[in-house]
Amino acid sequence: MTPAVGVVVMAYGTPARPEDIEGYYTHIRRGRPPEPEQLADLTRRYQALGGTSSLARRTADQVAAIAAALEERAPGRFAVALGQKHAAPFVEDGAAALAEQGVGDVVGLVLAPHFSGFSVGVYQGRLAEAVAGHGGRHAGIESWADEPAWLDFTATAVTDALADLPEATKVLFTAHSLPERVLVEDPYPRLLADSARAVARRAGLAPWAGWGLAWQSAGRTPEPWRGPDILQVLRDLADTGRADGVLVCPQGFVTDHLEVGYDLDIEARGVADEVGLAFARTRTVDADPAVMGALADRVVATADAAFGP
Ligand SMILES: CC1=C(CCC(=O)O)c2cc3nc(cc4[nH]c(cc5[nH]c(cc1n2)c(C)c5CCC(=O)O)c(CCC(=O)O)c4C)C(CCC(=O)O)=C3C
Ligand SMILES: [Fe+2]
Repeated sequence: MTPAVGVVVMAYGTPARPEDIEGYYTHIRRGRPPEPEQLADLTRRYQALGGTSSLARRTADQVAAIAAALEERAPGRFAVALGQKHAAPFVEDGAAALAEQGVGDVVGLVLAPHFSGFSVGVYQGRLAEAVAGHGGRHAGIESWADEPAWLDFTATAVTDALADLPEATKVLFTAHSLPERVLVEDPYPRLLADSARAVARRAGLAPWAGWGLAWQSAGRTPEPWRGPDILQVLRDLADTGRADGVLVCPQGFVTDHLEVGYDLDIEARGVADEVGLAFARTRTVDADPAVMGALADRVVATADAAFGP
């Protein structure tokens, strides 16, 4: 029997091999190849992680966990496909794979908790267009950053990491920066502040003295990106003399990849070492069963509401 509902689980994508970095970077830049220095810099960052990122494997594990959770909840009802933003299989490939199986109704789920028109909105827009092209119906999950299972996971990750850090440690919740231009009337900053506050409350952190917000991985372009940048926040924090350590919680990301493994574990840790702050960052969700199960529940609820139970 044909499954009634398709699910495209969407993620950023990463180059499969070092030779693929240039094509990947060109895709991110909407078809404009990077300057040689830009390509060299990105290649160097991937090399620091061993040549490529573990994102592809980690994404595959997450997709498998969500598919298994859906199968458990509703045997045979859902067909699950992966669709990536900047690497094959692309979002459009995921939609095509479901259409080939004869599945018309499609739920879109992005493996990033907080909605921005510039990130999640782009994934869902591409999926909606592809599904419509196959004559199907699309229902997108916009933001799941209020998901209790995810807030609990993150709070526990914070509490666990704090156990090994000095008493006077500040928790900094980070997410990928975006250009100021795209954040006019965008819910992304508010959603990030809301989830940070909810996690801080669950973890029992002191308001503001014990935690704060910062941005990371801003693009190297002339236009202004949202700040303050984590590297500057670390320097400023050290200057106050009121903290002995810092715990970075990359709440905007669900797994370890370049922006976590390089921008935080190498770059931010390097600055913390330089200014004399103890440093750690929280573990990411990866295929945590409780969180993947909660995402499966969201998919079921979205499918029921949009297409009928
Ligand atoms: C909001 C957001 C997320 C989180 C939400 C989501 O997950 O969708 C995210 C995640 C990721 N970004 C990633 C990689 C890159 N992003 C780049 C560039 C850019 N990211 C942007 C935004 C975001 N990015 C933006 C506005 C740009 C500027 C170019 C443009 O206007 O689009 C560049 C170019 C070079 C550089 O700037 O470093 C790379 C290599 C990887 C994969 C890492 C790996 O391979 O392990 C992941 C998970
Ligand atoms: Fe990115």
